[in-house]
Amino acid sequence: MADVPSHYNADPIHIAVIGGTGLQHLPGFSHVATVEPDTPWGKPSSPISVLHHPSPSSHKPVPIAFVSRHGLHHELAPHEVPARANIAALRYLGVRTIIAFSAVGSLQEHIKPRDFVVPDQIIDRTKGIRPFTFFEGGMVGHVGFADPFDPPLAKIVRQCGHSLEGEGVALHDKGTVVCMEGPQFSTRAESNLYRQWGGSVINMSALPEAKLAKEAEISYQMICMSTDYDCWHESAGDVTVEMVMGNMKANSENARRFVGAVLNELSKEEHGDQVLAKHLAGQTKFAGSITGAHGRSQVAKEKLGWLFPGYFD
Ligand SMILES: CSC[C@H]1O[C@H](OP(=O)(O)O)[C@H](O)[C@@H]1O
Ligand SMILES: Nc1ncnc2[nH]cnc12
Repeated sequence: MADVPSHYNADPIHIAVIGGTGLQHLPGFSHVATVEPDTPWGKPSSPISVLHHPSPSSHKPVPIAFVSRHGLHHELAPHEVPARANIAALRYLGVRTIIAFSAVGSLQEHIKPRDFVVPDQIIDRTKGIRPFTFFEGGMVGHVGFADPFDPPLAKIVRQCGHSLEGEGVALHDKGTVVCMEGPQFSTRAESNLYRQWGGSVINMSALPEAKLAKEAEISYQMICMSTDYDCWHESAGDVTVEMVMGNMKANSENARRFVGAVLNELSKEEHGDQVLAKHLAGQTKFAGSITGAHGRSQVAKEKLGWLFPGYFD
């Protein structure tokens, strides 16, 4: 890792990228710092790189936080990813918009390997073994999750994806991600069941990440890149790690161009309110105020007070 400062005090960082399989770094940006905030939920998956992105509308660069979901060397299995620490650390740095990247299996013939999908729904097939909420141990919170991704952010992401079409990028505007537990891939019966349920793509990473981003009032959108046809397809061959990594590697330039185009767009001043997720601010204060003041445990108050200063005083 580059020899850069371990603190970044210049400005709050509002935009982050969570890189997934095959996208462990984001080259092409100036790497100005590496930070690793210790949160009440532990340390994030990887040190967080602070990258400077040239602003299209001012002379000041826009800082971007980048975290590698499975660690710097893909050493964390999907169920070991410290999703609470990742989201808490990013919010603590000031992040209110996250672009999350994921390698997915396709559950539909028309979503071909190397195609991109900007999903709008999730089906939860995780098994409850991953910590999935900030609200527990003496403070209860119920946030809405009808739209697991942020629709206005999705609109921007789709426009950016379409602007690259014809240059090797094929984009599907909608889709349902089935998030399975793993780390083993699905059985053929499961894969066919998910197709009957209307699933478009499958991964092991959308949850609890999207739920925690929602609790943290962060505008969140996942960009999926299809790497295989899972195991339902009669002629494509069953998914293997080689298949996933091969397609990821072959198309990584397009994945980076897609993420880069989204960062270019989000860096424009006209998206200032969206990037700050002003439309989400304050939601969790109400969602998390159901536990009466006398019922709140000290530990929960301290942890949630760290994440949401002033919300639950
Ligand atoms: C290496 S195949 C399974 C692995 O790939 C996806 O990772 P990510 O979503 O972080 O790109 C999938 O969710 C699994 O974790
Ligand atoms: N077929 C598949 N199942 C789950 N996660 C995946 N990530 C990439 N391909 C996948």
